[in-house]
Amino acid sequence: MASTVIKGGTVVTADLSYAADVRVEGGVITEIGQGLKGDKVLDATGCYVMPGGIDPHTHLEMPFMGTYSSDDFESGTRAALAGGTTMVVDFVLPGQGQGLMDAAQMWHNKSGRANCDYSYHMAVTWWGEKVFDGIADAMKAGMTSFKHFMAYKGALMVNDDELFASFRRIGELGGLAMVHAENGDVVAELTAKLLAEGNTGPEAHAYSRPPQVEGEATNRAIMIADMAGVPLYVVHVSCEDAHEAIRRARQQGKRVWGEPLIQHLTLDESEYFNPDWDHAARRVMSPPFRNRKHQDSLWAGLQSGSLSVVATDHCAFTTEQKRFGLGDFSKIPNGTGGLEDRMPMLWTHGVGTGRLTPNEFVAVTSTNIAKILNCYPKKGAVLVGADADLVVWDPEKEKTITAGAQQSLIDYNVFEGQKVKGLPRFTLTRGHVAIHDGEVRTQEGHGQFVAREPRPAVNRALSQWKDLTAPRPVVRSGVPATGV
Ligand SMILES: NC(=O)NCCC(=O)O
Ligand SMILES: [Zn+2]
Ligand SMILES: [Zn+2]
Repeated sequence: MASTVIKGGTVVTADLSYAADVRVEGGVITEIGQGLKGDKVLDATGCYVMPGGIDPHTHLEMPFMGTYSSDDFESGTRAALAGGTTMVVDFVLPGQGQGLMDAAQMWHNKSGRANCDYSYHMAVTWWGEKVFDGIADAMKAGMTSFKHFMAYKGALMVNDDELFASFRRIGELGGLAMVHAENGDVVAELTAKLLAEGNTGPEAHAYSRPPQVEGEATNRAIMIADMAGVPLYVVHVSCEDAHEAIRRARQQGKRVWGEPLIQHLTLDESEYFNPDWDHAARRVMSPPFRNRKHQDSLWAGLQSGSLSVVATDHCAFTTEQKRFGLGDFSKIPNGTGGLEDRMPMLWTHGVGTGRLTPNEFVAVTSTNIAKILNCYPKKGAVLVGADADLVVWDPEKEKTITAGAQQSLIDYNVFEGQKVKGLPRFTLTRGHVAIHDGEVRTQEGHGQFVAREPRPAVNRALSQWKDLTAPRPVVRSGVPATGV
């Protein structure tokens, strides 16, 4: 079997940095050490050899707001690899009344073109016996994390009773509950009021989703998860109000994780005040970009460990699609891109400023989520036996981000003009060198589905504690223990 040796670099993992060569054979890492030899050599001099990034939040070819997101599994995973990301986790979205496994089959039909490995979260978009049963089927089929939308009223949103029922079921089966935390009822009221008052531009999207709607929903989801005895992952945490709820929950010993996006860390609400309608609409996403105070809170969360993962929520719409909302901001398809830019932007603004160490960078872009989603150390690790999903990271390599040079199929980039320092020299997906010193050598269909096992340890610990602290009747003398 032909071998490749990554030579002369510094291996950087979530907890260690050390000089070593890495040998790859048959798609996995077979040796780490000094002076290794192989059939092919990749020169990593001056570079860091890190686990490839894992983006746990993408929407590729997703049906949403009357259209489909424009990057599919081919272009999306090509963009991912170009930026050093070697695995994406997409969301299966069942329609109203649709079974979970039917929806999963629709996603499998699309994902065969992927250039890198991928996994799925399942969304719970309605509630009934079919979904109750479907959760067990999804778990058996390797989808062990379940997202609930607390926003998008009248479309994807589920109510508290549905949330509680679903959370209990997921907890029982060893799954992970996830939430898009915004109070959808309040957003709907604010949206109607703003439109009635003539606030129709993209800036009103931000007015309709203030930090309070996110803080309230995050607190609510945390409390419901606690009562249901299920671990909780909060996606796209954008503000201090939500971060504060997660921080407090973690301090109290609750199993809660928070995921900020690279967009919220590096772009702010001033984008919505741009006089160019297209510029502002292209940046419409939920939750919206916030101010500097909230950004500082997110960075502090990554530094202190109260926030665990940086994702993109890559959901890319063209300018033409965004224009569905001319005259009514509530019709602008929600979503922005970022798959190619997450790693370079986080390195530049995190490691390049001293806010993150290289090891912390690896933790929040790869290892933490691999552990949370129970695919570590197959993914997220530089260890013998792990998949050779690796990025050889050149901290000196620079570029200016521009839509003209990106892999994504859309016609703009929300990071347009940003200078980044720190880029992949090579990106390997299960041993295949997909990015070779700026040259794209992706193989359509190379990507494989990563089935994940339930996470028994955390869920067992939670249910053990629940049993121990469950309500029990007080036994009183002279009063019958059973009801009449
Ligand atoms: N975030 C966003 O605006 N669009 C994608 C769907 C979602 O995650 O809410
Ligand atoms: Zn969301
Ligand atoms: Zn999303």
